[in-house]
Amino acid sequence: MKLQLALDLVNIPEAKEVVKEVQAYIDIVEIGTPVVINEGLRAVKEIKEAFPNLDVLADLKIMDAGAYEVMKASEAGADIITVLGATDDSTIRGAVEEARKHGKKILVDMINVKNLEERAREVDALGVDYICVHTGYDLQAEGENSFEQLRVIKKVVKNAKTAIAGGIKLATLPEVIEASPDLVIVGGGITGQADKSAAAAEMKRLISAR
Ligand SMILES: O=C([C@H](O)CO)[C@H](O)[C@H](O)COP(=O)(O)O
Repeated sequence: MKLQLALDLVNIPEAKEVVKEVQAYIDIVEIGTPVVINEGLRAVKEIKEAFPNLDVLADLKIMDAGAYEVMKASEAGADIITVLGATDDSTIRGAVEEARKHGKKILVDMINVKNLEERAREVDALGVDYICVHTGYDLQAEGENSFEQLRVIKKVVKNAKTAIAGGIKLATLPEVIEASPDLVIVGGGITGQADKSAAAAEMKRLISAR
């Protein structure tokens, strides 16, 4: 089980500072969608150059032009690129094919997918690397989480790795770990803590104990 740090509400210098603090405890650093919107793929490039030993995920949440956008993120140095599960199969296929050309991986974000079980089966058959259940900020604010969704995809996904994101904190991590995802994605649960390094270290300890 791997730990991914999601960076959403920072600029590039702030992102570097946070990664410096917690790099010993994380496997993947995510350049979050708001950071890409604010800073562009330059953020991916700069973080990969500064931390070559970490995998970098570009959270582009691709909905169209799968091959082209994956090509651009790959050129910027991303190791993993996100595509939305709600989009059409041809976009996901294009993204996967392009990722293979560059030796990169595709994580499909199932945010707001209504027919989760059926869509997870379909997406799994498209040869993606990760399928991720995700409760975004806006539904987190309404008290929702993706813990049950994780159990659903764990039952039907046979090829891809499974991941979970959305509001995971130290207090809720044990319940997440219980469902055995391959990847746990944490943003505010680390970046919102006064001692980010301690929070990340404790999360890594809990994950490694499994
Ligand atoms: O993908 C995300 C969100 O849609 C904003 O871009 C976050 O990276 C993801 O939710 C993880 O962050 P936390 O919810 O703060 O753990």
